[in-house]
Amino acid sequence: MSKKKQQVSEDLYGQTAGAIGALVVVFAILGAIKDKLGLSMPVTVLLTVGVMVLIGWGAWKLRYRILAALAGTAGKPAATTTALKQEAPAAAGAGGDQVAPHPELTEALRTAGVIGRDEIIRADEVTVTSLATGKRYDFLLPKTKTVKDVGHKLANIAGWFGVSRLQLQLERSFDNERRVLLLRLDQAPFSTALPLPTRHEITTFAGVPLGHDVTGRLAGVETFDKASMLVAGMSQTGKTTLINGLITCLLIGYGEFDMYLLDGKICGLITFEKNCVRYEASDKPDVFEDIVDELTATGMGRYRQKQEALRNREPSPKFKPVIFIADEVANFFADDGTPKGKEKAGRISEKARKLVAMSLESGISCIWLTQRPDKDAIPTNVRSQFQYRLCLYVDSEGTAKVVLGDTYFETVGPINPALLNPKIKGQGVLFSHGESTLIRGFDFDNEFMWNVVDEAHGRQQQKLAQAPASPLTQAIDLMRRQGVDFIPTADLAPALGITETRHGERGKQLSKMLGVTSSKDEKSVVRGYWINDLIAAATSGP
Ligand SMILES: Nc1ncnc2c1ncn2[C@@H]1O[C@H](COP(=O)(O)OP(=O)(O)OP(=O)(O)O)[C@@H](O)[C@H]1O
Repeated sequence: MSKKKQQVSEDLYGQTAGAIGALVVVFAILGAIKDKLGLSMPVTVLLTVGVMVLIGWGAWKLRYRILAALAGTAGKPAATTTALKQEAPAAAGAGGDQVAPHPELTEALRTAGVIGRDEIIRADEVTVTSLATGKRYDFLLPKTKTVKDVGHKLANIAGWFGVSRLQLQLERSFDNERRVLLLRLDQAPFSTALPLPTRHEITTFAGVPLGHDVTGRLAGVETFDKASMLVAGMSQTGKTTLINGLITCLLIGYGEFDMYLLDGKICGLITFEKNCVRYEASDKPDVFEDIVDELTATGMGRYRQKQEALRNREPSPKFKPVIFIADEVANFFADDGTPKGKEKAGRISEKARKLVAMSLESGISCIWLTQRPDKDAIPTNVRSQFQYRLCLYVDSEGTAKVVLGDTYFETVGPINPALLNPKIKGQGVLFSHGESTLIRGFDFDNEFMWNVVDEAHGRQQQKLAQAPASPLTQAIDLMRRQGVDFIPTADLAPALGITETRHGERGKQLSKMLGVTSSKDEKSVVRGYWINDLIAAATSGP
């Protein structure tokens, strides 16, 4: 017998026994009523049955109400329990105790649609710091949300606070996706001038400072080792000034490096000519191509040295950083519309791509500027190689994407450079390692920069004076005596005792002796050596 059938028959026995018992009791009660009231037996039976039916109906009604009430609770249990459960984390602490919402942030994020109406920002998970320029909020979102949800609604949050989007800055924390660091400025960014950094502040900055952030702190990049940077913005937005500031900071605090400057605007970077291994003021693609060729040859040489060290199981060689700064690079990728011009532009763009890609391992970094950040001005395959992007004011979101990347506006806390106030020169969005920072470049006065330039030059001369005698120092002395900046291989080789007369072989022997790759002269006709290349080589190393 199944368990269910067994249960039914047991119920039947129980109910039959109960009914017999009840009948006996009923007849006993009827007898008592009949004796008490002196009524006839049929009337007593009818009266008793009527009373019993009424009592039964009352009991049934009571039972029905109780069940209905219970059923009412049971009919909506899911919703009620869920509501309680949803509220529980927001309203109750870990130990079940009630926690207060942070009124300002809860309301702001609810209105902006970041968190739900039934969610809160817990007051005990908020730290608000007052700054000279505004307030910094450090808080945790409810478990259902991440910092990305805040990033997508920054304009709405700014609206709730009654400030512009640029007055809000979002930083992400890498330890918790729910942690939000939100900066709210009292005024539009950089509406008051900030004091220029001191030498001490520049040298103690952890990296290379590029400008101030909106709170007045120095901001920049960690290093240019294994990284290149693209700087873009419409004309007269402050790119050249910012780069002058950057070079000044590099000369103060970056240690030794070889600088190549291609001044596409002819006089934008001239201040630093003295500190360069090679300085060119030209907007000609040929000059750009020549520098790219020279640096690619250096890079290839460095790759070979690395390869050799690995092959011999020796430590990887340390290279002196090379920084190639070129202003207005769009000129160098332009073609004149002819098939030949197009072919040349394609060749230059491929060489440029290769050089920037090479910076990862060869210690050669490129910092390139353009005032024409449109799609075709700098080929995509070149643009995509830059790890750091800095976009000053541009006139559309589309242009900003060309500079910062197609997916830039999907990153955490993007800042639209088209919203920057173009009247406040030198401000731009620095995008590095997935993070955006609004900065304003330094506008150092000439006197300060000239001092820095002279000091750096003096240090290099001192180092050269102390360099042990070598074919390099001999070559430099010779060139100085002759008063030339460039010496052809054919003249230098015999002066250093090379008797070989075959061109190729003589060039190889000389290059090996000097440890420097030869270059072409100004007219790109004769191979030989530039004095600055030789000085850079003689003063490199510890
Ligand atoms: N941080 C700054 N603070 C104050 N003024 C600045 C700042 N940066 C740039 N300027 C001023 O803005 C003007 C334009 O600067 P700059 O020449 O650097 O712009 P640019 O973007 O390189 O221009 P273009 O592309 O047209 O050559 C200059 O008068 C410069 O003094």
